[in-house]
Amino acid sequence: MTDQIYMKRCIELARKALGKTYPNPFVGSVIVYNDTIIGEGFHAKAGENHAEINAINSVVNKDLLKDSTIYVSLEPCSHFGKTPPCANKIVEIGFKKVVIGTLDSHKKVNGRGKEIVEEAGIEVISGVLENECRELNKRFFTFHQKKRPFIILKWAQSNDGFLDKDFKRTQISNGLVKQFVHKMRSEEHAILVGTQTALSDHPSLTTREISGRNPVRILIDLRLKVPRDFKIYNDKAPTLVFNAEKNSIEENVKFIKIEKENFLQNLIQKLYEEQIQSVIIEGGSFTLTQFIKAGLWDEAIIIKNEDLNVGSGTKAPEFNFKPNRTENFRDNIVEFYSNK
Ligand SMILES: NC(=O)C1=CN([C@@H]2O[C@H](COP(=O)(O)OP(=O)(O)OC[C@H]3O[C@@H](n4cnc5c(N)ncnc54)[C@H](OP(=O)(O)O)[C@@H]3O)[C@@H](O)[C@H]2O)C=CC1
Ligand SMILES: Nc1c(N[C@@H]2O[C@H](COP(=O)(O)O)[C@@H](O)[C@H]2O)[nH]c(=O)[nH]c1=O
Ligand SMILES: [Zn+2]
Repeated sequence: MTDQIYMKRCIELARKALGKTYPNPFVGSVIVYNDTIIGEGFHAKAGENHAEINAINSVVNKDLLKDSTIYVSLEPCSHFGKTPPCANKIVEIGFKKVVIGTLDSHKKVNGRGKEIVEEAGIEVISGVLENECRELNKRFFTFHQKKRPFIILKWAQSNDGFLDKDFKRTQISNGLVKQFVHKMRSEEHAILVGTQTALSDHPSLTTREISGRNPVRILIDLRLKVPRDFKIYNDKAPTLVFNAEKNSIEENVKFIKIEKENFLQNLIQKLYEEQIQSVIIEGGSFTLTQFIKAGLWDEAIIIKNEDLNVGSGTKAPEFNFKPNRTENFRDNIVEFYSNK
């Protein structure tokens, strides 16, 4: 029971870096001596210290470490990445016990971190709040196990089932939902739109309603129809453009050539190569429908404005699933789906 309380704190700490560590996972760690937390840390950014190291560094009296338990939401790493292995550091210090939330399915770790610690004679408990720890890193696990990003479909529709009025940019959802959507943008690695959305909406796809990082923008534009002075190309974030004409890097924009045949499979493969851990599919209807038909999605978020009837425009995608839960954002209803 107490193990669970400390693991909960690890998860809370890890969540402070939501969206900021890609392509690395979110990890939190606490160090407990005599039923008291004496150190805490989380992984804040790829290339910087891992959670365990930050927790160790935060302890004032280092003499207590060898008689302490270290809790970590993800198995300590066993490989030399941008930083040395945390499992070795744990052994070097000689902690009394190590409590792990979930093992790391990254092919370079995969149980090896736990083994290193056990072989040194340190007691290890793993699988504490395992489901919660796996949910925390659903993007990371999907990326490594399925070799593709975690895919979130998202759109807003009117009461009569349209994405816009008369095929022009239309604000369907309310201001509160807009904040929620921008928070999502700040937490996910990337956001993708089709050619027609880029042309008719002139979107920026940035985070502006809250403070947070901008996602990587992804545009499907096979024949490069979207003018270079459109906001999707501005310097606020990197942009990847999947097209049939060229491979090139032009400042913050990377053009990636893609075959039209088996388009979706090629796209997914290239997103994996670009190490994109998660992507919000923003629309439009044509693009969303491709993903729905292929069953290529992990979560979906549909925003409904029941007070708005537009009469004509782009029809919302057909989507015959049951939401896990719904939430009211003032006069809008937000439905949350999971493809499990
Ligand atoms: N309410 C909401 O939440 C949202 C509303 N919208 C609205 O939706 C409208 C646009 O939707 P829609 O017309 O469906 O267009 P899309 O934005 O989905 O763009 C469709 C075009 O993208 C290219 N494309 C996308 N996927 C593929 C693929 N798998 N293979 C080849 N080409 C692909 C094609 O361009 P081409 O044929 O030129 O090669 C295709 O015609 C806009 O008016 C916008 O306002 C958009 C997003 C969200
Ligand atoms: N109209 C509509 C959405 N539209 C989506 O947001 C994009 C605009 O992003 P930006 O230019 O950054 O504000 C637009 O191109 C489309 O993908 N989203 C919603 O949550 N609710 C809405 O009512
Ligand atoms: Zn590590």
